[in-house]
Amino acid sequence: MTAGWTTRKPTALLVLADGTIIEGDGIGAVGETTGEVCFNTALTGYQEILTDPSYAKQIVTFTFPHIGNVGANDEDTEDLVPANAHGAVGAIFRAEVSAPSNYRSSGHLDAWLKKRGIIALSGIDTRALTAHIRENGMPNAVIAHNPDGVFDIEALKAKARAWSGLEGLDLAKDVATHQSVVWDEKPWAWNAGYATESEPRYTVVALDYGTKRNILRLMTGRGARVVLMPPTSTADEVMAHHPDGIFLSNGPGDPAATGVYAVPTIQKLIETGVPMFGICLGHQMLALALGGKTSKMHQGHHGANHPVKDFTTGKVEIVSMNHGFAVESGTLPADVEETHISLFDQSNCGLKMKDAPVFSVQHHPEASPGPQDSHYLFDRFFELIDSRKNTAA
Ligand SMILES: NC(=O)CC[C@H](N)C(=O)O
Repeated sequence: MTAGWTTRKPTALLVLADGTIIEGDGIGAVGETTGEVCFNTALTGYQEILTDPSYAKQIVTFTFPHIGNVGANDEDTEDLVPANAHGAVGAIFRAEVSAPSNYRSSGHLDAWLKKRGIIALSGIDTRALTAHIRENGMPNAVIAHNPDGVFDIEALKAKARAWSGLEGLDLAKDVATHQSVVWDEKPWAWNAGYATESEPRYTVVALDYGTKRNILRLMTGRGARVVLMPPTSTADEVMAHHPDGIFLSNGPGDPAATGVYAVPTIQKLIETGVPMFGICLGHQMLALALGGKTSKMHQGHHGANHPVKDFTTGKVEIVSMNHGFAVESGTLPADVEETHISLFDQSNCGLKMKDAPVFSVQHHPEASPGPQDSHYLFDRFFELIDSRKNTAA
């Protein structure tokens, strides 16, 4: 593969486990780290992408060439505790990051990347890198930034080769809350489009595997008091909050590894009859809890322009995606219905139990970034909650 565009001495390198070396101009944090490289096709929302905790131990190469030109702000972060800087460990850009130009900007992307500890390279032929990933899958890699331009290439190659990769990794425990907390942040006005209830009418327990902030906002905006709980919480601990609904969040790593402790809890919670909704990692773990299987994808789905079909309505929605593992639909048991598929590769994107108020989707209905076509899934969750409440009343 060709190296980067830069004619200057490289100050940053991306070293793939297969020995490919890609040179660029370093920006953001100085140092080196390992991760899996994936490409993201979103045109906007780079801060939301890089702060999505589901990207832990991943390096994102953006196919959109101009990243950083609207600067950075303190609002467009998707992790709950920015000080802990959960999210992508590295970022790769085609063009040099220009001076910020946007009324919301409070600084240059470079400073923000430094603050978050994200190592980045610009001046990269991101088309070639994306083509490489499409052909060969998402590689393990080291990303290294040294303003002096001094690198021990053999050591970096060895480090990239030695990294285990994402398969078998439980990262949820690293990025999720360690304590139960009530999350009462309301939706942004521009993102609501929905009544923002002042008095909560429901209690939703959100099992946190690395949740995105906008998911919680879209639930508080529909009248929920959201109790965020650690990923290792037991079913009894969840039920002690008398939830009207249970939410399983998105998150990083391999669902099968996270599922070791989460799946038995989810199985017990299904039996309570409380409506349950899962997103992304939550969807994958629900599938595992129901007896299905997950597997690693070749290049994954990362972007804000993926077509997904909802079989329950026949409608196609354009969605936000970020996953590298997928549910194998053929492994779902007979009491589970496949509700959504990706129109890119027909992979599973949703399921529901035929006889229980339990459903989940692989894509990101909260967007952030991305289109809001799938916001209706939050309405479906609260409709299930209402109908159970009305039956009980
Ligand atoms: N966004 C997510 O929840 C990602 C789920 C899982 N870590 C995957 O890569 O498939």
